[in-house]
Amino acid sequence: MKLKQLEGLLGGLTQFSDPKVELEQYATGPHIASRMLYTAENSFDDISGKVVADFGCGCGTLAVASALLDAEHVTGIDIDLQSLELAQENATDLELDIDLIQCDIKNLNLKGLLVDTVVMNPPFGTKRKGADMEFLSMGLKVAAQAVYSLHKTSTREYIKKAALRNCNAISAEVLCELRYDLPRTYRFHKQKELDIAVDLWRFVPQARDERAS
Ligand SMILES: C[S@@+](CC[C@H](N)C(=O)[O-])C[C@H]1O[C@@H](n2cnc3c(N)ncnc32)[C@H](O)[C@@H]1O
Repeated sequence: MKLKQLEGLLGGLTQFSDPKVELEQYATGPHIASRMLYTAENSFDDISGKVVADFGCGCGTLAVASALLDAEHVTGIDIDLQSLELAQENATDLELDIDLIQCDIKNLNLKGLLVDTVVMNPPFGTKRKGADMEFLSMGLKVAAQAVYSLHKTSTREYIKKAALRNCNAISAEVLCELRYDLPRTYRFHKQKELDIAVDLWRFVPQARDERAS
């Protein structure tokens, strides 16, 4: 599938109608989501034929994009039931089959969870400090092959050190810097749109048999 076609299909998805500020529910826009998944597939072969999990799937944008790029199996995980219902609607509208699990990411049961690639746009940790690292650390425990994640560019050095030192990543690479157009979803955003610089990261986890149990 061509990049523009992927972006067009993601542009038709329904987004959060009543986002929950405490869960940092900002939809991943079609521009960023399409580039993220297209790069994972075309530069690294990490999507087609792979088992993919979308952490904090929200409306399901990254999960849907993975299914459109022929992932073998896709699971979306979110703590919020309404988001999962929305993700299900979006997948059904495109006749895609994805599994959805309601779970707090920090309580994810690792036993029997065999995933090649984790994709995510985690909470940036603005509302609950450390939420971004909780997602990243769990992603690196679950994925066999790679973790793709978006983090604020302002946190680049911190993310790199934490991924390599505390989360056992064997590599942490910024693939590109993107602009995240955050619509004025919440009342505390005074500007009409907030344009935030975010990094698209690719992390490589330790081999499964070398991880501490
Ligand atoms: C920035 S949004 C991701 C948006 C999503 N990629 C999309 O396009 O709709 C972060 C998501 O993480 C979810 N979330 C926040 N805290 C969570 C937690 N502890 N466990 C699981 N999901 C969580 C939120 O409900 C929200 O859907």
